[in-house]
Amino acid sequence: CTQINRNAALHPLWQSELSVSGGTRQSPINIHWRDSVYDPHLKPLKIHYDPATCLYIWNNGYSFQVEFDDTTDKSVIMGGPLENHYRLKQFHFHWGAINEWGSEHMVDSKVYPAELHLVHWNPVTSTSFEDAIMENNGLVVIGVFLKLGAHHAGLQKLVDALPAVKHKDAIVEFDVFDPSCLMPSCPDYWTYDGSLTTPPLTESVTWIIKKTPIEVDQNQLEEFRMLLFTSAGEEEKRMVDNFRPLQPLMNRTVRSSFR
Ligand SMILES: NS(=O)(=O)c1nc2c(F)c(F)c(F)c(F)c2s1
Ligand SMILES: [Zn+2]
Repeated sequence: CTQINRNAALHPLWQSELSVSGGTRQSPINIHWRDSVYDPHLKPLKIHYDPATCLYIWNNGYSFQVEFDDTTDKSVIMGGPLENHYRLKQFHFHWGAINEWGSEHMVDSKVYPAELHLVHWNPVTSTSFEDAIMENNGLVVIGVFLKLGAHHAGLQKLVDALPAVKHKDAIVEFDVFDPSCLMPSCPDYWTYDGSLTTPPLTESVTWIIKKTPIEVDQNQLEEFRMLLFTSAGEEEKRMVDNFRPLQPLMNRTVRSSFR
């Protein structure tokens, strides 16, 4: 069969695929399960999100993003590989034009149709999210794989709001949403030091990748694919394939929280 080139229609953002000059810890990566090292010192990840901190959804031109009030420690994560707590700033997704690809990370070269990123920043070492982007380990991003399966009732509230943010820069109020409902119940994760996967691609991210995917149904994935990269009035370009290609592991070890 013809090898479908999943990078053919990469969004301009990644087409230039500038690798941060001298980048040694870029993301995403392909996680080789048997090369990951079980670390018994890794604690369970603790997640406390306050649904009232949810602010709005917007289309930023390469994904749709749900923003949170990060002026207090109301929605935080701690434990796991982390030395202190981190505040939830936003979450967004990456997905493909078809179910055969879409995630940024892979596990033993298995790719999922989509991947959720929950972005947090370190209020102890940084005074703002913008600062934290430039700080070594200023950010923690939790990655959750989405696989095709049962309807996800929690996700549906988000999906129902997507038509209101079809175009780039569209924004709609979105209050009272608890992103914990998008977490798999299995506590297992991998963790490694990496980078943002969109420019500025800074190497400031402690990645926590959940081992178990959540299930969403075909209609929900197709709603993601109805979004547009383009602004109202421009020639329409469907928002699909908004993932960065795999990056070299270089001198890094992926640790696992499970045997
Ligand atoms: N895909 S990602 O690595 O989670 C990720 N990239 C970015 C990024 F490029 C930004 F400019 C930004 F403000 C973010 F909050 C994130 S979060
Ligand atoms: Zn992302």
